[in-house]
Amino acid sequence: MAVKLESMLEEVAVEKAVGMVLAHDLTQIIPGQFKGRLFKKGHVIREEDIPALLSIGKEHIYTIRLEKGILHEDEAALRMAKAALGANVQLTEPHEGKITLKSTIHGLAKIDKARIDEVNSLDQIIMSTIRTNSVVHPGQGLMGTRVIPLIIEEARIAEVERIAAADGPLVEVKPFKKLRVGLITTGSEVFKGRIQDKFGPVVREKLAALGSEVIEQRFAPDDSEIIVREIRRFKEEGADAIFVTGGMSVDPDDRTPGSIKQAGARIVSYGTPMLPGSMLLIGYLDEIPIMGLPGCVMHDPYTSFDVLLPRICAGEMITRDDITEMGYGGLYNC
Ligand SMILES: Nc1nc2c(c(=O)[nH]1)N[C@H]1C(S)=C(S)[C@@H](COP(=O)(O)OP(=O)(O)OC[C@H]3O[C@@H](n4cnc5c(N)ncnc54)[C@H](O)[C@@H]3O)O[C@H]1N2
Ligand code: MOO
Repeated sequence: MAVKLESMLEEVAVEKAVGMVLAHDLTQIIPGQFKGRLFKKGHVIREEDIPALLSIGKEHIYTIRLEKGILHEDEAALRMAKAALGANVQLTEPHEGKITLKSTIHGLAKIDKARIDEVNSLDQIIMSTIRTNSVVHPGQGLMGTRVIPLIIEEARIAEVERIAAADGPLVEVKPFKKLRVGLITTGSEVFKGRIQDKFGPVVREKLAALGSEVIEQRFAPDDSEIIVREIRRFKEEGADAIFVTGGMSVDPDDRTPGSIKQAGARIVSYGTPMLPGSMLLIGYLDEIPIMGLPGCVMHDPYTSFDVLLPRICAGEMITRDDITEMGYGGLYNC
C-alpha cells in the first residue's frame, strides 16, 4: 500500500518548479519569532520564491497525482472534522493540513473520550482535544485534527466516519442555563456576627461567571432544624438549585450533611476524591441539585465545586461514577 501512495508523489527540484502549483502548505519556523505557513497550498511557484523555499530547507517540492480512493491531507482533515462536529461548534480552514474545531458559544465542552481514543488508536490519524467538561468561550479551540502523511487512503477516513457516526457527536458545546440558586450560609460565628461572611461573594461570582445567579442568601446557625427549614423554603419557592455553605466536616457543630439528608435529599455522594473539596456533598431534592460546600470553596481557587458547578449549570445530572472519576488527577496543591 505504501508503495502505491508513494508512486503518486513526484519530487521536483525547486529550481525546476517555477509555474507549478504547491500541493500543500509549507511551514517556516524561526524559534522565538515565527511559526506558521510561509506558502499556502495552491500557490504558483515564482522565480523569486526559490531563495525563500531553499531557506526553509525545501530543495524539492512534491507534485501529487491523486488516484481514485486517495485523499489529500486537507480533504482528509475536513472529512474528519465534519464527522466529529456537533452543536455550537464550527470549523476553521485547513492550515498546514490541520483543521480546528472551535466553540461558537460560552458553554460546557462535551468530548467523547472513548471514541476519540478509538480514532487515535488508528495509525497516523489524530484527533487532539481539550478535556471534556471544560468551560469554553466563543472562538476557543476544542479539537485539532489531521492525518500524518500528505496523502492517505480514503477507506481509512471512512473508518473514522464510521466511528463518529456510531453515537452522538464527538465534540459539542452545551449552553449554560440561567439557574436561580438559593444560598444558605451556616455557622453560628457568621450568624451571630462574630465574623463576616466570605462565602456569599465567592459563590455569587462563580455562578455569575456561568450565567446563573444567587436569588437570595440566608443565614442559619449550626442548628439542623433551621437549616432544614431554609432548604425546604427555597425548594417551595422554586429555586433551581440549593447550595448550603460551611459545617461540612467532622465537628459536632457541622450540621450541614445531616440537614441536607433530613430535608429529604437523595445523596449522590458526601465526599469527593478531590483535594481541595473532599468534604463536598452533592445530592438531589427531587430533581433539584443540592450541594454542601466545604470551607475550602471560600479560599481555594479550584475545588470539586469548580468541577461540578459548570456541569450543573449546563443541566447535567451528576452520578456516583462522575464523583469516582474526580480522584485521578484530582489533587491540586492541597
Ligand atoms: N479532623 C478533621 N478536620 C478537618 C477535616 C476532616 O475531615 N477532619 N476536613 C477538612 C476540610 S477538607 C475542610 S474543607 C474544612 C472545612 O470544613 P467545614 O465546611 O466544616 O467548615 P467550617 O468548620 O464550618 O468552617 C471552617 C472555617 O471557616 C470559617 N467559615 C465558615 N463559614 C464561613 C463564612 N461563611 N464566612 C467566613 N468564614 C467562614 C469558619 O469560621 C472556620 O474558621 O475542615 C477541615 N478539617
Ligand atoms: O473539603 Mo476540603 O476542601 O478537601 O479542603
